[in-house]
Amino acid sequence: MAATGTPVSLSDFEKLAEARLSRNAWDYYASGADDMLTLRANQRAFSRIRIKPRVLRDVSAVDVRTNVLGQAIASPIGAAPSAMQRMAHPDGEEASARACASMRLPMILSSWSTTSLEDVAKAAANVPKDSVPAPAQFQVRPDIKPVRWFQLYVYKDRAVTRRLVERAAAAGYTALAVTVDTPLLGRRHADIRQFKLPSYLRLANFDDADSGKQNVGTPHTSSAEEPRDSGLAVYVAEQIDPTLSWNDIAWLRSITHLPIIVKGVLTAEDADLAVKAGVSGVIVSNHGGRQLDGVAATIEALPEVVEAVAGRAEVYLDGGIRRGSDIFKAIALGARSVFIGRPILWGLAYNGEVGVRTILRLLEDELKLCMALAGKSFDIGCQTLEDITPGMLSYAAVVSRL
Ligand SMILES: Cc1cc2nc3c(=O)[nH]c(=O)nc-3n(C[C@H](O)[C@H](O)[C@H](O)COP(=O)(O)O)c2cc1C
Ligand SMILES: CCCCC(=O)C(=O)O
Repeated sequence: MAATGTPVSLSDFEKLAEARLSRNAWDYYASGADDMLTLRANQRAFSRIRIKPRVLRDVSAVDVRTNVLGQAIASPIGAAPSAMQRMAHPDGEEASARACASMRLPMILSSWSTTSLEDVAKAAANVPKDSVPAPAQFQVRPDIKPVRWFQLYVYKDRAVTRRLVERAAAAGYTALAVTVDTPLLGRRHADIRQFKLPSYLRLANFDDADSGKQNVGTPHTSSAEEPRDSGLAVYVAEQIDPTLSWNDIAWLRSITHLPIIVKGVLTAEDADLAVKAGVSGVIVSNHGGRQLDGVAATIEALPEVVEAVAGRAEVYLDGGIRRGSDIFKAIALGARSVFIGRPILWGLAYNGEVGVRTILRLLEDELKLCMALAGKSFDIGCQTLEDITPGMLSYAAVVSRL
């Protein structure tokens, strides 16, 4: 159904983004791997979890502030790293970074950004209070500093990888999120058919010294055979290191003082190995259903990861978050905060920096309303994220249609 009138939900912004973006960009952003089972599962799994509300609890005050790796954030919502944001809006990653910084929400910048990591850091360091006419709740909250992490793809060329790490630290990024679910690229059918990074854009974190690493998504040249891989997949196979293993986490720790987070863990076993490798955080993620199709929805995988980590590191989640109530469920099951991928791109496509703020604020408001309507587990004082416990959830029976 087409959205009419003012957009009021993330799905309205999704439809508006689809209408505005080129087919090339939309398909790249929207795609999941193969049959997109996991992509759909991410959202569906949230809808099978029910909230058990309490009533008559004085919910007049709700506080959603928290912290990640010891840094305060305004609410448990951040921007997941997504590549090539300038296909969505000319201001791309700078707009996302300014939106997140001004709302004091964390952003993870992709290695594959179309703006250099230094320029993104600069853009977000000076968020002019009045860069965008904004109501009070959008304005910089001086008590909290912006949180910006860098997402790392480990290149076969370790000198390139090391340079990225050093540049991220020098530019003020405060953690590295190492993506571990992408030793090779998942098969996204639309990208195999046609993806091309527009010729005026580059992977901006690679300079002339890294020639060959700026260009991605070269279209297939005519050939008697049908394309078997996207230009993106070919690039990944050439450049990204598929030998990556837990030993490399130790190597990364030896070359940087930045805390390391692994992004893309879905099992208790890997969560335990991650902690033993000395990481500070784990992102439960299936890459938005874009890598191995058929893996669990992230909200299904979260409890076993939380149990295995057992408080030894922070646990975050991304994948399929489209409502404040999804965030509530993730927090109840032990996530410290969540990250959103595609919705940031919809906000960008809708209206650049303001569009991203609109998306983030909508989710923040929905989370607050959800917490208030769900009541609270302790009956005195303001409701906080700590009050959201697994006991506030129940599970819908899966009804067989046979
Ligand atoms: C268009 C697009 C590009 C992405 N690029 C990256 C990337 O460069 N690095 C990375 O670690 N994850 C990347 N991801 C995965 C996201 O960080 C995140 O795991 C996922 O989008 C979360 O699911 P959601 O889109 O349902 O919120 C990308 C996702 C999308 C949709
Ligand atoms: C190495 C892959 C970079 C982009 C990406 O992560 C994605 O398209 O999902």
